[in-house]
Amino acid sequence: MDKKVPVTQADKIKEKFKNQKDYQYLKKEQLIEAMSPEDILQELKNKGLPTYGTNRERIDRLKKANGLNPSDSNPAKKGSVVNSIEEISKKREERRKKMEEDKLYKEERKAENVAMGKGGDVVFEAMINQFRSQVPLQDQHIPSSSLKICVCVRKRPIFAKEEAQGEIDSISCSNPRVLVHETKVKVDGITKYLENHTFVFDNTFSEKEDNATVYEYSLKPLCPFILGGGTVTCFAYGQTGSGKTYTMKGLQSMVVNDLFAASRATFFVSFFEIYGGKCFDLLNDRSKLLILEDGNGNIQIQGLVEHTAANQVELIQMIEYGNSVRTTHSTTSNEDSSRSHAVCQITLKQKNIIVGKLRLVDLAGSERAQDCISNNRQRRIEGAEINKSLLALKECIRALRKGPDAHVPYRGSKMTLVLRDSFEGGSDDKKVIMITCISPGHSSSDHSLNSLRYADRLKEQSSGGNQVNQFIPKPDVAPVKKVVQQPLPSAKKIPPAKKEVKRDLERQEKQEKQDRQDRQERQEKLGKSFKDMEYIHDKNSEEEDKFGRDILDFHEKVETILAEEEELLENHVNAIKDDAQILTKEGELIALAQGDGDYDVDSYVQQMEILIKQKLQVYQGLYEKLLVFKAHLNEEEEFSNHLTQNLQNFKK
Ligand SMILES: Nc1ncnc2c1ncn2[C@@H]1O[C@H](COP(=O)(O)OP(=O)(O)OP(=O)(O)O)[C@@H](O)[C@H]1O
Repeated sequence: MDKKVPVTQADKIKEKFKNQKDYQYLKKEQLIEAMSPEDILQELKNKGLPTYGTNRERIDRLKKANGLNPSDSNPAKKGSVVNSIEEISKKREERRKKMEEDKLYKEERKAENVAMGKGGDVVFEAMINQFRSQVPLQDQHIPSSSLKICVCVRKRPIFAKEEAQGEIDSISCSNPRVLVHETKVKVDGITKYLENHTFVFDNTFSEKEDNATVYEYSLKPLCPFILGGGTVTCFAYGQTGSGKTYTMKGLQSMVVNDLFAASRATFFVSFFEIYGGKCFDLLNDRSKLLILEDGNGNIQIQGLVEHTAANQVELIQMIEYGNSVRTTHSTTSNEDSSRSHAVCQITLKQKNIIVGKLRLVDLAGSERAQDCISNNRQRRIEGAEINKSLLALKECIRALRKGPDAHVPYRGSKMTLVLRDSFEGGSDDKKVIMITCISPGHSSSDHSLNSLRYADRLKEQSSGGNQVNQFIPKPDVAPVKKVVQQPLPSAKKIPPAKKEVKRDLERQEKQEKQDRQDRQERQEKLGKSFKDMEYIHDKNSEEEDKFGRDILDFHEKVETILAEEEELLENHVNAIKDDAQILTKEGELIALAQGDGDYDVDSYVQQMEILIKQKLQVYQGLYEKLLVFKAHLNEEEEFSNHLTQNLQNFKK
């Protein structure tokens, strides 16, 4: 039964006295119990008490004479307070013993770690090991063939270099579970503890399982589906350095061998990279590609070269070449590889008809999505693009799960736009595998949790509670100033000749009409992207508190900037071409003026005036577009500063 807890001050004092008294009685009793039979006899004589009976009877008599209850000698009947005092001292003793054992264990582990070149915190290590011993044993993996969307997790091994730097392996994998042991310290700054997060997926691969095992349960079971005309898209998602490329490279060669062995179709391969919202062909000198959408909504990657492969060796060589171009590119600036999505596309055709498709997508480092608060504009734009594409991808995959009638917000990013047919159409002929890669180090726990929460959202039944914790603060952003278009400081107007004025006006009208058309087309395209971005934003807001409207505005700004940048570049190239033509005419005019023949100064002046006016017109248009673009860049900068400020406030 529970002990009555004293409530008032008087109760507390009474309780204290009682405890003290009980303690004295206990001591006295222990003293009597410890006396020898001779001493008992002597003590009874001293007190003038009878000495007959057994030793037990004499002890009881002596106890009684000392105000003790003889029946108290039965420990089971002692008062609860006495019991608890005994209990406390017993526990104290046990604690002391355990502390000594722990200290010894820690010292031994530390020495062991030093000998092995490890620098991890032994207390956390011991806690994790203890927790790990309770994790249930691993279940059999399930083959992906039974699933429309297979969500897997792969943990890579911890490296000796990481351990030397003090990293601890804080991830436990036991298929289908994965646990993140987050290392924490209490507010007292001393007490260490673990916060354990458990996730369950379709398959979880531990650091001991190789590429062959991952292939066995992910892509291999889907080869018959591809050969039967289906489209399989396999994504590798995760933090930079978590093993996405390692996994993808392993799967690429194995799947190519199996497909070739089982099919007589012609194999085509293309390999491209999406970097900062732009597309580059990895099998064609990294040439820039254009993503186009025709009137029927079909997406085409203009300029992408599809190569045929006579056999698996050739195909693997081409894929390896694509990987190496990406890698070579990344070694000059390692940062870049993790900022691009790489799409390797293998199409099987018979008599020019597609009879199967496989896409292997090595996604950009998921943590790069947080770069929208970087000081560097290029990084910000890339970060926003990555954030946008990963959010869009999540919604597109979820739409695939919902069935053919679900809205697929593929226009939400360039990456989902080019992968449109991986999610759309009769969803029965589409399958998706998501392999989420995680690094084991404890300092990556935050990123690992974000990756696992993202993957969790793709499951049939999300375990809930765990949301994608991307940087999406709820900032209080001031309205961005409207763009004020600066007029071009124009040259002094030259009154043109009548005929020329008419021609100029016609040219101007034509140009304006073309501009209007282009602008309208761009607006329509942007409008569709914005609609999907809004849809993605709404879907995320339902689950993700921190996903604010502002991040959507930021994404829209970046989308506008990228579209305008393309347009400005195109206009710049056109202006140079026009200028070159005018320059040629100017050269001819000067040659005429300097020549020996008849020279009419009036005609020279008139021609020169026309040429200068044409030049001004060409550059006036370009300059105006440049000013608008500049203003939008400033807006983006201003907006980003607000986001950064709000993130800092959010963290405080
Ligand atoms: N399962 C694994 N077993 C052994 N080594 C691995 C494993 N996974 C990854 N690695 C090694 O870890 C390092 C990082 O892996 P990888 O380059 O594949 O990461 P990534 O996620 O693709 O990074 P990034 O986004 O920067 O391209 C590489 O040296 C790779 O060989």
